[in-house]
Amino acid sequence: MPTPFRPRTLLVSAGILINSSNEVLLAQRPEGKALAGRWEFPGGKVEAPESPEDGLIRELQEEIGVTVAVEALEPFTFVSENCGAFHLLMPLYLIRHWEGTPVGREGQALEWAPVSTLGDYSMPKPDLPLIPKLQERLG
Ligand SMILES: Nc1nc2c([nH]c(=O)n2[C@H]2C[C@H](O)[C@@H](COP(=O)(O)OP(=O)(O)OP(=O)(O)O)O2)c(=O)[nH]1
Ligand SMILES: [Mg+2]
Repeated sequence: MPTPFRPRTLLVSAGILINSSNEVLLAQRPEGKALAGRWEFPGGKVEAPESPEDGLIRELQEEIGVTVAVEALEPFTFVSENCGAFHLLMPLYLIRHWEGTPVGREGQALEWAPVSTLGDYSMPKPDLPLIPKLQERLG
């Protein structure tokens, strides 16, 4: 019997920034990256020996130019999904406090979206279960 292919687990932390109008920040994945054009929550791969929180704080600074304190990261939920080449493990954090104004530092478009409109955005498949969860939490 051939051994079934077991992809490695990829740890990706993502942040759900929430503004005072209860909208969440979406970023459009830039051309040239996997899933280009899809709308996602900013974040990225955690690099050893970072904690998931340290990795997210670094990614938010790099991708959207905001400074977030570790105390401002509220664990929300996680995604665990086989994506073929890797198994995605993605903790997501709610963030209501940060310093700076989000800008797409890698050329990506950013949009503040009321949670009632999240279904209108083309998101990566692993993100789809997050939509009703966010609507329940913030709607
Ligand atoms: N940041 C983020 N990644 C997501 C989401 N949903 C989802 O399937 N992913 C996947 C897409 C990618 O395969 C992986 C994250 O990779 P990435 O390209 O953002 O990683 P990174 O920021 O470290 O970028 P790079 O240095 O590899 O260019 O997780 C999401 O909502 N946010
Ligand atoms: Mg990223």
